[in-house]
Amino acid sequence: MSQVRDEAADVLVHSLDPEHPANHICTLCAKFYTLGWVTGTGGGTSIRHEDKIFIAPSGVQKEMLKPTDMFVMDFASKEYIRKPKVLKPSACTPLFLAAFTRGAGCCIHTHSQWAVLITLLVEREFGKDACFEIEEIEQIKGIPKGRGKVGNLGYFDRLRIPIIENTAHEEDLTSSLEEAMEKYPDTYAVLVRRHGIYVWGDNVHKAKTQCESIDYILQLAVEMKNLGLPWTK
Ligand SMILES: CSCCC(=O)C(=O)COP(=O)(O)O
Ligand SMILES: [Zn+2]
Repeated sequence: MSQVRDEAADVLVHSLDPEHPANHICTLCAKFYTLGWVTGTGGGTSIRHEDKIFIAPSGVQKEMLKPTDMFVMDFASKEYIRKPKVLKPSACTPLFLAAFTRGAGCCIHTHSQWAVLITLLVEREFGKDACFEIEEIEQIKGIPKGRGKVGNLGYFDRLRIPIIENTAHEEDLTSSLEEAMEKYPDTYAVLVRRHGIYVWGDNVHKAKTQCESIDYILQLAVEMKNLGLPWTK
């Protein structure tokens, strides 16, 4: 009986469409690996498609994922409707759910070294309570103004990304991530000190391009600091 249920659940991850979430997570994570975002099993990506959440397993090489590795959760009940045997769902799941609860269609978690370095630079320069702030950089125009607002930030707008403290276990970041989301309702990203960053977007395309824009800005900001150049006027 349970085997019949397992086979029925497999339909949820079998598709020839490259943009089906089970396929898309695999190709995205393989790309993100080449950027140093999800190496050594760290980081990951989750997609909400209609009433379902697609989640990769925990502790596996994210660049080697297969569609049949995916967990599928019913968003309303938060119950798993597909659970691959032996594997555990990503420890990032409650953090991804926090983004989906706020309307995101995709959430990306990276261990980018630029994100980690920025959290250390901000702490050294401005203290533990400060967020990362930067302005007058063209790529800021790749980030939306905020949830429910029309359009993206402009060249003269200031991009602010809150920073939360790391915890021993990924799932224990959830309450501080949610607090940061409440305190900065316009943000589409939260940095995690000495760990990485969570970036989300209304859909997969927006989450990916926003994450690319932010990583570009974080790398640039580290290089600016090395050259003694200020992030804000
Ligand atoms: C070396 S990775 C440590 C765990 C972590 O920070 C992470 O993002 C991976 O989570 P997952 O459970 O998806 O493997
Ligand atoms: Zn992580």
